[in-house]
Amino acid sequence: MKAAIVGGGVIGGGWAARFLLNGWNVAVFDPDPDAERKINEVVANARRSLPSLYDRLMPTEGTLTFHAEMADAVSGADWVQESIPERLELKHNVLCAISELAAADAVIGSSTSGFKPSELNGKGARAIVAHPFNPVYLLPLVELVGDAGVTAKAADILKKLGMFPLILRKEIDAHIADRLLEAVWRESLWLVKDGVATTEEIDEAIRMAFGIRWAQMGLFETYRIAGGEAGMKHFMAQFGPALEWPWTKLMDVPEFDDELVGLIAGQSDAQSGHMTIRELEHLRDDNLVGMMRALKKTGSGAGGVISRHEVTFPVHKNTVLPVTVSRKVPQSWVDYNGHMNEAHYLEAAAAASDRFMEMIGVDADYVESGNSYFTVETHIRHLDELSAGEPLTVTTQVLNGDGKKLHLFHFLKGADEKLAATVETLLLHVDLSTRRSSLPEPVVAEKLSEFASLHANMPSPDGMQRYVGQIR
Ligand SMILES: NC(=O)C1=CN([C@@H]2O[C@H](COP(=O)(O)OP(=O)(O)OC[C@H]3O[C@@H](n4cnc5c(N)ncnc54)[C@H](O)[C@@H]3O)[C@@H](O)[C@H]2O)C=CC1
Ligand SMILES: C[N+](C)(C)CC(=O)CC(=O)[O-]
Repeated sequence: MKAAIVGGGVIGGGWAARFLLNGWNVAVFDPDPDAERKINEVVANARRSLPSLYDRLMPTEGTLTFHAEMADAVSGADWVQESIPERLELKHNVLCAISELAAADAVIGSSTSGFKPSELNGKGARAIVAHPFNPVYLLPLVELVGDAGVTAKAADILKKLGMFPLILRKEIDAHIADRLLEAVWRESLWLVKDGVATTEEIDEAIRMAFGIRWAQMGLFETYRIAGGEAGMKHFMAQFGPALEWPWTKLMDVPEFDDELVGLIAGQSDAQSGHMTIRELEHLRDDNLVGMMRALKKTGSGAGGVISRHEVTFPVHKNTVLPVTVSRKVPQSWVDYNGHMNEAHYLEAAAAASDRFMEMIGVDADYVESGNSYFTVETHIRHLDELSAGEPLTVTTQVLNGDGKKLHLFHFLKGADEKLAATVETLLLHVDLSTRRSSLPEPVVAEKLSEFASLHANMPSPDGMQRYVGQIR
């Protein structure tokens, strides 16, 4: 699949990275001579963060090319994304040109933050709004507005890129999310202008409270809980009247004069000027990955999108030893020594045991039926370092699958087949109602014995049954 990116600034670069890391070929057109450098920086950011959301290896990256002519970039593209500056006349010219150059069945998306499709297409273009959020390579939301057939097609494609398409019921200036953001932005400008709060105090008010809350439940579900056991009706009765009081100046826009711009920019420098934009981006991305991975555990919000996306990744071809983990080492696994921390060797091995259990039929239904395996002993040999972003593959050999026993040997390998660790582990089958060991159900025992007999002819792995401190 091919995507064409027309306009490769902050947002176009983010789109390029999102497509590229999901296996699409990406062709960029941007007349700025510095565009290639800027996009490569955004792609580098994406490479250090996006794969960390997943416990499986993402598809192989596509190729990234830069073109001096828009026609070359757009030719043969399945999706053309316009991300040029937010000026209607400029958008008209560029979207009309794209509409002439693009294949008839290509999706033409505009990243516009505020214009409606009827405005964008006023001069004969055929674009839909596909409004993303910064950083596009990490945040899933894309607001889709326009022709029902094209937005439905676009939504299917976006889901395959790990994004969350939200199709608007009707067009409106600034779609949904930017209307909400603008309300907060406008009120914040007033608070600074009137000397009520600094930029830093406003940011604290957001990130210490409702910013965290909104990421997992949004506005309405959060307020439902705030109504206590009586729920939303009680909440509305208690806080509805406050809307009549002059709490906010919502419709009143402060004049954007030099004084206000200087005040805000000065306070922002004082707040964050000690860090470069790249450092701030890295901090933002690491925090977003951490929060999104937490949401993944409960399937809430953006976390559910990641899990649904991950199951579509190509499965590693199994050789005699099944591949039980295939992923990249995330930034968050690296410690003060600049390599993967010892705890995560166990985490990777535990994930491998879980995957192997699934392979022999110990899946969610089996556990629900009251059976599982418990780990009773583990021995790890740390043999080599692993660094952030390095591919990590685990293969698993069955040493013994008789009766209640599941005796496994995991090989953890980094780039170029480097053996980074071996993990020998013994699990026992357990009846979850008695919490005591028990024999597995016949269907599991049978699948396990297939692996065990296949692996029985293999040599015992080097390091098997080693004890701590043994002379090599
Ligand atoms: N920055 C943000 O937070 C967000 C911006 N957007 C929207 O994305 C669009 C782009 O915004 P940014 O990336 O922030 O702007 P930007 O200023 O970072 O990038 C715009 C790029 O377009 C290029 N460009 C200008 N004229 C062009 C032309 N005729 N053909 C091809 N490229 C051209 C420029 O060289 C520049 O690299 C806007 O419509 C904006 O509303 C959407 C979501 C968030
Ligand atoms: C400020 N903005 C209107 C360009 C913001 C957006 O459109 C979305 C975002 O990423 O905040």
